[in-house]
Amino acid sequence: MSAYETRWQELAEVKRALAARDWFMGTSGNLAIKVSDEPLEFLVTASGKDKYKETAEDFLLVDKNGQPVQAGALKPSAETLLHQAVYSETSAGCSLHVHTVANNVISELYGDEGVIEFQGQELIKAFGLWEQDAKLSIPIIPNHADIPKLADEFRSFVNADKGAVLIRNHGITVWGKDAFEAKKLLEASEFLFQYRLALRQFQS
Ligand SMILES: CSCCC(=O)C(=O)COP(=O)(O)O
Ligand SMILES: [Zn+2]
Repeated sequence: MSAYETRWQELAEVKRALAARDWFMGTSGNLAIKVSDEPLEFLVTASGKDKYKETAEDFLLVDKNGQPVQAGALKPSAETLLHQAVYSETSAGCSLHVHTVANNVISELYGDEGVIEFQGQELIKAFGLWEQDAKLSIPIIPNHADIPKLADEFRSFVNADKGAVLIRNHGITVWGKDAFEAKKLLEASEFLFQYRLALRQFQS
């Protein structure tokens, strides 16, 4: 199997798992996976599709600028530039973006602070934070309708081979070395968001 086919199947598998979690409401969300480094090419979800459905047109190959490698009817995700930022700034192999109620509410509650932090929670180990007093900080950036502007702001937080950034009242983008790691970080983030929201309800 070619790298293209292997990566396609990996991304399709992640998409299926996230769909089972109901994380693609209203056609939201987009996913990407790197296929080659030289030249830089990655598969990204086609824009505006119902991501709960599985079709042969779910993904298309784009280049280092996020432009389709082959002319065709499919349009790359409107947010391809965020995935492009991940692959141009890091060695990550997969990046995932979803909108959930939990990540949107958290982004609004902590948006003025520009960050949400987690400490003393087992699941921060998913981010490689194993020390007793380790703290996970997830930046929160403003949402911009102008995608190049959003991608520029996002890019300034993309400085490691794995990570997560919340976009206020929009969603989360995570990235990791491969599909397995990116999905793990996404699930861990959503667990932590749901936990914080549940805890705040008891505290108020
Ligand atoms: C209807 S969701 C608005 C666009 C968005 O934020 C998103 O994640 C999906 O856009 P895409 O072009 O990737 O389908
Ligand atoms: Zn989005």
